[in-house]
Amino acid sequence: MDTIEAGFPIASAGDMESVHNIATAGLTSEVCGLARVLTKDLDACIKADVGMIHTFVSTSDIQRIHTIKKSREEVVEMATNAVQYIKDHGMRCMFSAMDATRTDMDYLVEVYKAVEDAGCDIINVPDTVGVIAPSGMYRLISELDKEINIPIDTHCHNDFGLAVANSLMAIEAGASQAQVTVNGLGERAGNADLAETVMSLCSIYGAKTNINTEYIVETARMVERCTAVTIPPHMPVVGENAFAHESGIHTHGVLENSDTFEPGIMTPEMVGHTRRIVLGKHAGKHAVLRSLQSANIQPSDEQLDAIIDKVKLLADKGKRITDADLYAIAFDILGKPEGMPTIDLKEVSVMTGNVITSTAVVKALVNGTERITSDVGVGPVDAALKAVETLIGKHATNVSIHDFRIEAVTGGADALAEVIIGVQDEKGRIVTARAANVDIVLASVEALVTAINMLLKT
Ligand SMILES: CC(C)C(=O)C(=O)O
Repeated sequence: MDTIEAGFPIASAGDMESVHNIATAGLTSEVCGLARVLTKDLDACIKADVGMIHTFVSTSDIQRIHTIKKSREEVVEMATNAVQYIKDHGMRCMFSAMDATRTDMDYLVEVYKAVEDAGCDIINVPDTVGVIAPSGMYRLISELDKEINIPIDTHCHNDFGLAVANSLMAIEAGASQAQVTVNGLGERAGNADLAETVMSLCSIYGAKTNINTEYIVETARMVERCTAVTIPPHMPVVGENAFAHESGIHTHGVLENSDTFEPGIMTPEMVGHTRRIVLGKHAGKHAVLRSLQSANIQPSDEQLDAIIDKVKLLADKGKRITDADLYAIAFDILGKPEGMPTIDLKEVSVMTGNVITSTAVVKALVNGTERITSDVGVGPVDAALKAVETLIGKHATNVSIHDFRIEAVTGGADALAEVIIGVQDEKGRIVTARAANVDIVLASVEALVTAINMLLKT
């Protein structure tokens, strides 16, 4: 069954409110609240209007003795009382024996059998500190599956990077569901990642889930923005590099047939990602030529060799080659096209503070004519970027910011900020550009202007 565990209503007023909002939003998924086996926690879930309660108590000796300080018998009684309370309120119930994978097996079976007898609908088997090996998880779930008649769920932590593997093993052994989190977020090293688990199930196991996989990347990026926890570039499925190719051998193969150096059973389209050819020190002729051609730049063979030499020189300095870098190199060798640049930035000023709305004024020559525009935003960077968009008038409707990153290149209060911006036109063409400045706002505007100039001119 598809379930959203929306939060822990007893934890805070905010959690109570968000669980209640999700529970009453009319979603097709079952919405569940988390609760210890305490009446006040269960009542908070009831108040939040969820249809299901996931209640838990520690069963391993280490947690039982050192945290809740209860005997094994007391734990069984608390667990069964909680399950009965939930069922008496007409709700669905999931029960977790917390730290199940470090709990004595006979006692674990006793606890699960007791909650099953009390009317529990589903048991969860948490690997709370992420210590079980995949083969151990397979054995554990197989054993429990023989003893217990209600469905089994798992909750795997990633302390050894095994959360997804353990979830898949649990499912192979008979578990009917697995708990996952977007971007693998969770305590310590996190939990099993939704994207990795779902795509493994879908593409490797051929199993059906109800996840609309084409929204996986969009969802991951939304959670990244809301939590401010950056997705590592090399993260499977959703990372920026998940479908990026750099080495000459790989890019040549991928440009012929993407299955040569991609799984094939999982394409970028399936998860809402895009395939990218990255230019770096391993760049090959095919990749560089393809990138130039996509911008209507047609070098001769000798010019292409000269461009590649310069790309590798820059890459050897540890620089990421943006599209704007590549076009600048190409224009250096081929000569600049007529009429560049479209926007020639002259002045940027911003006003910001805690009691005023951030406002930016930008002055530039746009196709040779001086224009001054101003705009407001949620912060100085936002205001300045909007002012630049206003500056390019009708073109702005065709150009959107696709990617925006600020990185402090050097440490300290006078750190040099490097901004990389990607802009996209209505045909989906993306151009990235970089700028570095001690002033974050100026670096942002310079990178944006460079990217827009390249996009409009190529
Ligand atoms: C509540 C339980 C399932 C938990 O979060 C854990 O054991 O990690």
